[in-house]
Amino acid sequence: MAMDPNAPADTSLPIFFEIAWEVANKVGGIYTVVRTKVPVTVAEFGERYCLLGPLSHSKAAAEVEPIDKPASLPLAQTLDSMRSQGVHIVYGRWLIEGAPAVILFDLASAKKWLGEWKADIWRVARVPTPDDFESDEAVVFGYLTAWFIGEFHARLTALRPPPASAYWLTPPLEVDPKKSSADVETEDNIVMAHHPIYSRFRSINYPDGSWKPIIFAQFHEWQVGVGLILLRVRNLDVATMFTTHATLLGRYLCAGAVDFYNYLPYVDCDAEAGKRMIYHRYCIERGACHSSDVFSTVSDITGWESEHLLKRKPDGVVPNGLSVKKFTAIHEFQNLHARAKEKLHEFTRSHFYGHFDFSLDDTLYFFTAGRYEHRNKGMDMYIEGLARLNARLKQANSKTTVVAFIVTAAPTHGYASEALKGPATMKQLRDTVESVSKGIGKRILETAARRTPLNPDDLLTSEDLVLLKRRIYALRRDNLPPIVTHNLAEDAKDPVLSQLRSCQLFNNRDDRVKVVFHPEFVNVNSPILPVDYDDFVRGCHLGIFPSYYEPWGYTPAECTVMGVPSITSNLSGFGNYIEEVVSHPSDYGIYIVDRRYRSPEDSMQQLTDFMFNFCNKTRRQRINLRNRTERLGDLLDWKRMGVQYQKTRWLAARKKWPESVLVDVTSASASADSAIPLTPFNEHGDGLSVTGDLQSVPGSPHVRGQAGADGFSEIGSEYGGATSEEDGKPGEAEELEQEFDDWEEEEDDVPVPEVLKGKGLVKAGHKTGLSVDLRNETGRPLEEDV
Ligand SMILES: O=c1ccn([C@@H]2O[C@H](COP(=O)(O)OP(=O)(O)O[C@H]3O[C@H](CO)[C@@H](O)[C@H](O)[C@H]3O)[C@@H](O)[C@H]2O)c(=O)[nH]1
Repeated sequence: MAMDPNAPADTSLPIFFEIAWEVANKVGGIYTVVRTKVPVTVAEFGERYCLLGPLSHSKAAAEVEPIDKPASLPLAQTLDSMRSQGVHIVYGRWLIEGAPAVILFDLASAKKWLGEWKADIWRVARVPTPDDFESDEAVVFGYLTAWFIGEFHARLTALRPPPASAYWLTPPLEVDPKKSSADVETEDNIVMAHHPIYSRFRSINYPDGSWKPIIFAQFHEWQVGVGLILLRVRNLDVATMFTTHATLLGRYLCAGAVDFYNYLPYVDCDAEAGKRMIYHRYCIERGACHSSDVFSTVSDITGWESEHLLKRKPDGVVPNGLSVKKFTAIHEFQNLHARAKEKLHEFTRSHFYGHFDFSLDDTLYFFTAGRYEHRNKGMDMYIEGLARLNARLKQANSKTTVVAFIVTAAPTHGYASEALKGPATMKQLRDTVESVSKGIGKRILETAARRTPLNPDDLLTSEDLVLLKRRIYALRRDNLPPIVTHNLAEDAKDPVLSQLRSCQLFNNRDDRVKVVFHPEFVNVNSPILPVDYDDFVRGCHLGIFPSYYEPWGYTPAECTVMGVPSITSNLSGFGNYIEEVVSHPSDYGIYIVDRRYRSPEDSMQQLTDFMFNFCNKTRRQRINLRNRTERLGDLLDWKRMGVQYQKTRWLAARKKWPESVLVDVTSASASADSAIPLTPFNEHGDGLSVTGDLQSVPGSPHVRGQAGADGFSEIGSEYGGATSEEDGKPGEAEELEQEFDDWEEEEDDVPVPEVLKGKGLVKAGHKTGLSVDLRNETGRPLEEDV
């Protein structure tokens, strides 16, 4: 891109607005999608990219650097115009990798129009909006979004011809003017393996001097759907994409005791939404889905669900990627694991004080984490599995101790005082030991300097001994180490706590599985568990996510890129993806519980076997496994996955402005790097179909019943009550050698998966045919075809 602001703009270049509730506003997985996708999107669009979201004052203050004046005139005029009407807007740079522009609307400042807008959305789209805080916010945000995009579009097209700077939604960073932004990105090594074909369009100009900009608007999830509906009813010339990351009804039906996958084809959507008091939200979701030029979901399984619940077959699947960090030093991630694990050891010493009679060398850390959906996220299965594992480890007289975390976000009244005592007691002990050690050091130095023989008995003074004894007495406790770290707002009704109680997972001395329920996302400022989420995951040995409802499931994917083995289920988009592309996922540390074709009891047994077998692995085997897990990280890199988002844009342009699409890619081929073996977008702009074999995705005849929390609890009490001989003695310490001394020497007999070699790309027998064949059959770069 030319960096001269007054040069005429290249109007064949597209502008891209991405709209999501979680822009600079972390709530759950969509934040991870938009945030981690930024580098590849910036690599593609440069300054022509901007994200829109609602303003969260506290979060934006930490994540966004405000910019006074936009470089783009139409953008500046639009913001001024909206501000002049009293709308408070933060425009700035999101301080993450890629540093894109964000526009955050303060919804409170526009609430004055709520009544008017609610009436309007009923009039133009028949969307009812009863009193509901969430949908009210969605309406306000939607109207602001449509206002902004509409006005920007009008002001931009009024410029004839537009200068280059009109396209600069993000003010260009200071760069060498002789270099193009593409060069700079190359230098920074953030260019994705996308093929430029999906970013290339033809300018649309008319003889009278008027022209059309190519503007894309990508909307994520129902909360931002009103804006999309409005763009459609106002007939705005913007190509729109709607991506659902979970359907409203899907979440609600699964969270209740509905046999979702067998029931799905027969759901009476309006009635079910009405019963759950979400009919109005459902209307927004369905309206946005049908108003978009291109509709996509994050996995085949959610595509199948959308077809039944939203009544539109997605045009394709946009699986979630991650920003994969490559370490220059081989096995660096293993060092990070060792360091992060030390922080978890620190927690264990203090949390289990008074009962800390197990060896940290023989301690394994398991965890589950995510949105608090007990059944959907498979927390019910996890807890039941822990109870069974506990019984099996006791029976086997195992010296392994498992510390199992449950990390989620539930309403609380702060930290539990019992949980705060641990760190305080350990701090006192540490301070005392440090001061006694200093004294001992001083005495050794003095004695040695005098050249008198050292008598070990003289090193500890009687005062030291008294002080130490006091600290050791303080470590006594009459109660058990707490199973929950916070005071839950609804302690008696809390589903996780109730299940832990019914499974009798109480952190008894003889329990080989200890549990820690942390009902707040982990953060480095916590007085109890001061680690950030990445470090927490890295420090653990196994992530466990046997979800019942999971459109994608970032948590096991994040484990994979960090080289941490995990358990997922074949009812999750991620689990299906891995099953589809990797021949033996368990060889690579991804264990997939079969919740589709097995009975709940069989799935439960399978999960317990996975955990028990993992506990029986030697340290060496675990190191090997982590190496193999980390190798799969490339499969999840946005540099591969981002291609699917490019396809959505290309397809949307083809539908919206067929005259702008520069090339026909049907017969084209592209670099092997860009191929990803997932459900593709149909290359025809019409009659779009998901070409994946959706019939085989959770087919109703195959899903045998459902795994209800109640069933698990019953079985839990049977196992939870079992006792066996105490095995609390610290196991024989393994060699004290540092783990990272080992791993370079390890020989690994498991090959690099074909899919990562850039050759086979898809597992043998892979059923999803790519209708847009991105594989490089001829070896000829696509540009030559163009
Ligand atoms: O202490 C914690 C615990 C979790 N997380 C993050 O929370 C996110 C949770 O992700 P996920 O479980 O995938 O999110 P949901 O909010 O349930 O998101 C929906 O949207 C996601 C994105 O498409 C899909 O992966 C999910 O299946 C779908 O349910 C992950 O990125 C975690 O890193 C933290 O940052 N800190």
